[in-house]
Amino acid sequence: MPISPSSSHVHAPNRSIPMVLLFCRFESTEGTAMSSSTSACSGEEEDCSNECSASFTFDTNNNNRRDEELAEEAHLKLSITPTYDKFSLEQLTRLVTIGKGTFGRVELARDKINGAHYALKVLNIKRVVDTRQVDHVHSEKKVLLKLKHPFIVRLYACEKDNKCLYMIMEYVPGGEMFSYLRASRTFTNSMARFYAAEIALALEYIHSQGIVYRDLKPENLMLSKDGHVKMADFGFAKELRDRTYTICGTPDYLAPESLSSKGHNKGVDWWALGILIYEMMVGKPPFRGKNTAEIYDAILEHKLKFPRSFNLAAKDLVKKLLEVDRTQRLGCMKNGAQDVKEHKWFEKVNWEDLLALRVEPPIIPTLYHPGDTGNFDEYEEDNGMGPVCGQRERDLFAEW
Ligand SMILES: Nc1ncnc2c1ncn2[C@@H]1O[C@H](COP(=O)(O)OP(=O)(O)OP(=O)(O)O)[C@@H](O)[C@H]1O
Repeated sequence: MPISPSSSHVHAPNRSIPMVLLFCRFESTEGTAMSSSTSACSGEEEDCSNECSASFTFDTNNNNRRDEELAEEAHLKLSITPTYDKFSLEQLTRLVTIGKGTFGRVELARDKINGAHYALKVLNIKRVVDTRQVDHVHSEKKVLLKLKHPFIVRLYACEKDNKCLYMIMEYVPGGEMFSYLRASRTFTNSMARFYAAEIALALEYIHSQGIVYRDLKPENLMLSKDGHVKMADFGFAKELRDRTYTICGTPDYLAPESLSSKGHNKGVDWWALGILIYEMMVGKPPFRGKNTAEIYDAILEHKLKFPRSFNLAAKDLVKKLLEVDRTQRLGCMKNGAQDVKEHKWFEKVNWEDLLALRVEPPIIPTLYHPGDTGNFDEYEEDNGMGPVCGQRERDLFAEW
């Protein structure tokens, strides 16, 4: 019986396995069956003659239809397009908390007039200022308002009152990919390839907009109602001018140049994709340690070990993404993302179909109605919305 994932949210830097893995939408990938709510095959490996329904069709003809048009069309297919030019908090009924971050919470909200659901991110101004997140919050807003892509969560509008900042976002009802990954321990080769491919398209787009994401990890990847990837949490994203020097992200996913103060740019996202592919296929990131310092050491020592069962093409790609020299790292060279997309592991991916949402995802989240929150943990409600802030703090968000 498919049970919804209970996603224990894990915050950087202490990534750990969620304590409650109550559900099993699909069982272990090692030769066991998937539930009816998924369409992935069982125990699939590269040479599996019965490729699962989430596999890709091979396409040598690069159709010249513009990616941006496709992305916009696909985006409209996935999202509830708001019917208003301007949102106001009054038109929303706040229903239930579906997520907690370090600085605030995310609630499910419903439009009082048309019944559409939204995710409302609520950030207490005083807490944001006290934790020195003012720049990150401004940056998240700026970046998300700019990005429109089927695999990136959409921000519709921002509001504020005396205590809080509000971000009215598209509601992504499938929950975090992290929960699905921890529940099944590993993803099959074709599942990992599907998610990696959608993320590669999102990264290509983000970079084309002059932005670096800097926080790629399973906790920040959500699944849409149809099971497509939605990248969320752009708190660390940054518009690039040249190199940027602040250290952001979760230790396991940090690139060596982030640790050695050499500056870092979009190469850190391709590095993180390498870590993510490894984690999806092995169930753990490649560079491990008991604490942050040990993880940093492991990254700098760069001892990369693969289990024997690791698909060979995937291994080759991961090695090329986890190239220490970022001038040689796949994705960072002259051809940019194209080099990643042309890698052998992605040979069967039809990129145009993928972007147009014509490839069936391997996991279809169980949802009984549009405002179903069954794929999220339950949280205690906090109607007080945190401490009051002073005028000085409010002024920092005068433009919000
Ligand atoms: N658009 C959304 N739709 C559904 N759930 C969401 C959405 N955005 C965020 N969430 C849920 O709320 C949680 C917290 O959101 P988010 O990560 O954006 O907050 P944060 O304060 O930036 O967190 P962090 O401390 O990880 O940086 C997410 O992990 C996710 O489970």
